[in-house]
Amino acid sequence: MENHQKKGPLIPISPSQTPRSGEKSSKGSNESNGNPSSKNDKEKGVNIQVILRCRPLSEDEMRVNTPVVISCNENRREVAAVQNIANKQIDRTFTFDKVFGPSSQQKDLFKQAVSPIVTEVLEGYNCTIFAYGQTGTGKTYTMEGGAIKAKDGDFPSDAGVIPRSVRQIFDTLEAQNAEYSMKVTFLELYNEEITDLLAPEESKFSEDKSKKPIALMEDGKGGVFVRGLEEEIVTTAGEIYTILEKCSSKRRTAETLLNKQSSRSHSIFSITIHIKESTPEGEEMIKCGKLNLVDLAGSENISRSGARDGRAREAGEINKSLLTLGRVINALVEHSGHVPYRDSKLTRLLRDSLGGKTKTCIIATISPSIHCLEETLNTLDYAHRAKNIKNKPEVNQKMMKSALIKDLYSEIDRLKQELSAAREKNGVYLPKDRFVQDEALKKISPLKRKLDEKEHSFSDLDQRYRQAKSTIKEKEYLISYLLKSEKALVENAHQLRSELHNAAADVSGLFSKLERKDSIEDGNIALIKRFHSQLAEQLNLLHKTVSASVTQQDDNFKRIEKEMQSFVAVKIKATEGINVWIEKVTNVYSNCIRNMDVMADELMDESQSTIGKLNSQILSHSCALEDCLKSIALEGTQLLDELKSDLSKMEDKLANFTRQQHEGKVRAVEATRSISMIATSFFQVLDVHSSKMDNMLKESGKIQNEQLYELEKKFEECAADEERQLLIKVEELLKDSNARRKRMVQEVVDSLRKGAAEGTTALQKEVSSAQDSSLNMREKWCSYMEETEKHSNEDITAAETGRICLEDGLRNGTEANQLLCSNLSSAASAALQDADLASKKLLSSVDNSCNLDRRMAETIGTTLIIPSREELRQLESGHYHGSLEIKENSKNCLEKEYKVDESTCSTPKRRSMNIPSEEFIEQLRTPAFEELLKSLKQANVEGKQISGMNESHPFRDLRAPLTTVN
Ligand SMILES: Nc1ncnc2c1ncn2[C@@H]1O[C@H](COP(=O)(O)OP(=O)(O)OP(=O)(O)O)[C@@H](O)[C@H]1O
Repeated sequence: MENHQKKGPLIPISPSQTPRSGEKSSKGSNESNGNPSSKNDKEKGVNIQVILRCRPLSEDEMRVNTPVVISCNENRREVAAVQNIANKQIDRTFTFDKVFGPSSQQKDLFKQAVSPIVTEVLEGYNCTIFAYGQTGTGKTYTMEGGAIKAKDGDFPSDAGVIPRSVRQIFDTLEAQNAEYSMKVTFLELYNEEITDLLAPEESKFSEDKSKKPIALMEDGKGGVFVRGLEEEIVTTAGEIYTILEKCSSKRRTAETLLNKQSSRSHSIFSITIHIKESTPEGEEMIKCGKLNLVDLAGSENISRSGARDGRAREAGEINKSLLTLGRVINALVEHSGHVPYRDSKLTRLLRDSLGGKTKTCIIATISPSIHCLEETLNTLDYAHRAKNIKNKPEVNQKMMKSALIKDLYSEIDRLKQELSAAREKNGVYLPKDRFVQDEALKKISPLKRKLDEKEHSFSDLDQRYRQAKSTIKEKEYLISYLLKSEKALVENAHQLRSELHNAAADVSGLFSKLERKDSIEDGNIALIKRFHSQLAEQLNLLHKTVSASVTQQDDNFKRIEKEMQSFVAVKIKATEGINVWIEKVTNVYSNCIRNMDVMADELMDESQSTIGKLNSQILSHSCALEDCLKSIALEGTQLLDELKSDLSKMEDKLANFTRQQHEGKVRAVEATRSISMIATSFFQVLDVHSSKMDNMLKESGKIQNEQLYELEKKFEECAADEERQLLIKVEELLKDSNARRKRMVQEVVDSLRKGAAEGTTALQKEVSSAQDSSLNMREKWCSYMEETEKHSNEDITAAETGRICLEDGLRNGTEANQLLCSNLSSAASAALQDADLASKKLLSSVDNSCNLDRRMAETIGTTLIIPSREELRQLESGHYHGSLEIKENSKNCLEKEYKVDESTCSTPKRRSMNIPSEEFIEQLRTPAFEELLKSLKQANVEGKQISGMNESHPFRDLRAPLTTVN
C-alpha cells in the first residue's frame, strides 16, 4: 500500500517555515480557492475546535476503588464534574465540540475529530491539533498511542492520532494518484529550549550533545521559523513511523507521582505536503498544506505532580509556557489589544494556530478520578475558554510550478552562498532585501523591546485590575450574603419573639384557666405556680438573651455593613483610580503603539525608499561596473599582450642565460680537462723523478755495498797477511799495515765521500728539478685557479643578472610567470650550485694536488738520508782515532807482549791471549745499506733528527768498525 506511484519528484519549499496562507506568490494563481466557506471563515473567523477526552480509571485506581467524579455525555457533548463543597454536591457541566468518554476508542476519536482536519490539510490548509491536559491523562496516548506500526495493513487498536493521520494522508494521495512530496520535522521544547529530534545524534554517550538547542528566529514577516531545523523528505508512511519511533524515544520523559512515563517537554511533529495539480488550461500548480501535531507537557501544578528540585524548575518552565498559552487564550477570548505571544516559545511557535490563519483543534484530556478533580476543573475551564478563540483559516495560495521552481532555485542559490560563506568563514551571506530588512529590524528592535516592556507592565496591571475586580466581586457577594443572612436572622429573632410571646400568653391563659378551677389541689397549685414562675423566669431570661444577641447581631451587622460600605467605597474609589490610571496607561500605550506604527511605517517607507535608492544606485553602479569591467577587460588584454612580450623577452633572456651557463660549463669542463692533463703530466714527471731517484739510490747502495765488500775483502786479506807476517816482521808489518790501513781507509773514505758527494749533488739536482716542477705546477695552478675563479665569478654574475631579470619578470608577470620564474630561479640556483660544485671540485683537486705535493716533499724528506759533511768528518775522525788506537794496541802487542818470548831458561808463565773471535770480527763489518737506511728511519720515527746536522756521532752506535777492539 505504500508503493504509491509518484509521477515525478517535487521539491519542498524553504526549510522549517509554515506555508503562509496570506503570502502572495509573485506568479501565483489568481484563482480563489473556490471554497465558499473559506471566504466566510476569513471574514467571520472560525472558533477553535475543542474536543474533550476522559480516560478510564487505571488499574491501580480501580484497585483502590477511587471515586469517579466525571461523567461524560457524548451525545449531548457534555462533561459534568461533581463537586462536594461543604457537604453540598455541586455539579459543573461543560459543553464541548465533541466529548469522548472513558470507553471511547482511538479509532472513533480519529474518525470523528481528526480525519476531517487531515482532509483539510490535503485541501491546502495549515492545521494544528494539540493535546492539552494534566499529566497522566492520556495526551501522548491520544496523539501517538501504544504501538505505531500497522499489522496486516490495519493499525493496532491503540494507535494514536499521528500514525492514523499519516496513513490517511498517504491513502488519500494514492487514491487521487497525486504527484506530491512530503517532508516532516519533529522538535521538542524543553525548559524553553528548542531541540531538534530529527537531528543526527553526535555522540552515543552524550545525551546533551545530541540535544543541542536551536534558535527560534523572526522571519521578518511577523512569523517565526526554527533556524537549521532538520527536515526529512519522506515517501512512505513506514518512513514516518520509523522516524516517530526513533524520535519519541529521544523525548524527555520522567517518572512523576502521576505518570510513570511522563513527557516533560512539549513536542511538535509537522508534516508538510506539496501536491501538484493541473488547471483546466494545463498549467501546473502546487498546493501546499501543513499539519502540526502538538503533544504538550502536563499542565498540573508542581506540588501535585511530585516534581522536586530540577524537576520543579522544569515544571516551572513547562507551566511558564502553559501559563502564557492560557494568557494568550484569555487575551484572544477577551479580544484584548495585546496578546502575549512573545512571552514563551510555545506561544511563539503556535502563534498562527491561535488566532491566526490556521485551523486548530485542541484535545483536552482529563482523568475521572476524584484525586484529580482540581486539575480536571482547571483543564475544563481552560479548554472551555479556548473554545471562544476565533481563527481565520485561509487556504494556502497555490503556486505555479515554474514560480515555485524559481523560488527554489533562488533558495538554493542563497543556501549555496551561505554555505560558501560559512566554509570560507568570512561572515554570513545575506541577500540584499534581507540585509535591508535586518537593518530596519535592528532599528525597530529597541522600540519593540520597549513596547514589550510596556506590554508586560500593561498586562501586569491588567491582571492586577482583574484580580482587584474579582476580589471586589467576591466581597460584594459576601456583603450581599451577609445582608441576606442578617435579614434572615432578624426575621428569625422576630419570629422567636412572637413565638415566645404567644407561648407566654398561652401559659398565662392556662394559669388563669387553672386558677378558675377550685378543685385543684393547693399543693399542686403551689407547685405549678413555682414551675410557672420558674418558667416565666427562664422565658424572661431567654427573651433577654435573645434580644441581647439580636441587638448584638444587629450591632455586628451594622458594624460589618458599615465596614463593608467603607471598604466598598474605598475599593470603588481605588477601582475608579485604577480605571483612570488604566485609561491613562491605555492612552499612553495606544499612543505608543500609534507612534510605533508611525515609526514602523516611516521605517518601512525609509527602507522602501532606501531600497529604491539602492536599486537605482545598483543600476548606476552596474552600468559603471560594466564600463569599468570593459576598461578592465581592455586593460587586461593590454596587460596580457605586455605580459606576452615580457614573457618572450624573458624567454630570450633565459635562452641567453642558458647559453652563458652552457658556455661557462664547457669552459669549466675544458679547464678541468687541461688541469687533469697537467696533473697527469706532472704525475708522470714525478713518477720519472721518483724512479730515477730510486735507481740512483739503488746504484749508490750497490756501489757502497761493493766498496764495502771490497773493503771487507781487502781488510780480511790484509788481516791474513798481517797475521802471516806478524810473527816475522811485526813492527815492519805493523807499520806497513798501519800505513796500508791508513791509506786504505783514506781511500775508502775518499771514495765514500766522493760517492756521497756525487749522490748528494745528483739528489740535490733531482730535488731542485722536482721543486722547479712543483713550483711550475703551483704557478700553473694559481693561474688556473685565477682563471677558474674569474669564470665562476662571471658565471655567478651572469646567474645573478639572470635571477634579477627573472625576478623583475616575476614581479610583472602573472601566476604562470611566477611558476616560470620559480623554475628559472631554481634552474639558476641549480646552475649556481653546479658552478659552486665545480669550483669546489676544482679547489678540492687543487687541495689534493697540494697534498700530493706535500706528501711527495715529505717522501723525499724521509727517503733522502744524506750524511752531511760534519757526519763524514766525524766518521773520519772516528776512523782516525780508531786507527790510532789500533796502532797503539798493535805496538803494545808486538813490542811488549810478543817480546816476552825471549829465552829465560824457565817455563814461561801461562798467559791468556786476547784474540778477537770470528763473530766479533763479523760484527765489525759495515752493515748493508738497506739495513743502515732502515735503522736510520727507525731513529727518525723515534724523534731523532734524520739529517743529524746537530747530533754528534750519528753513526757511532750503528756502525763503529774501528772502535777499541783490543
Ligand atoms: N483513553 C485511554 N485509554 C486507555 N488508556 C489510557 C487512555 N489514556 C491514557 N491511558 C493510559 O494512561 C497512562 C498515561 O497516559 P499518557 O502517558 O498518554 O499521559 P500524558 O497525558 O501524555 O502524560 P504526561 O503529560 O505526563 O506525558 C498510559 O499508561 C496510557 O496507556
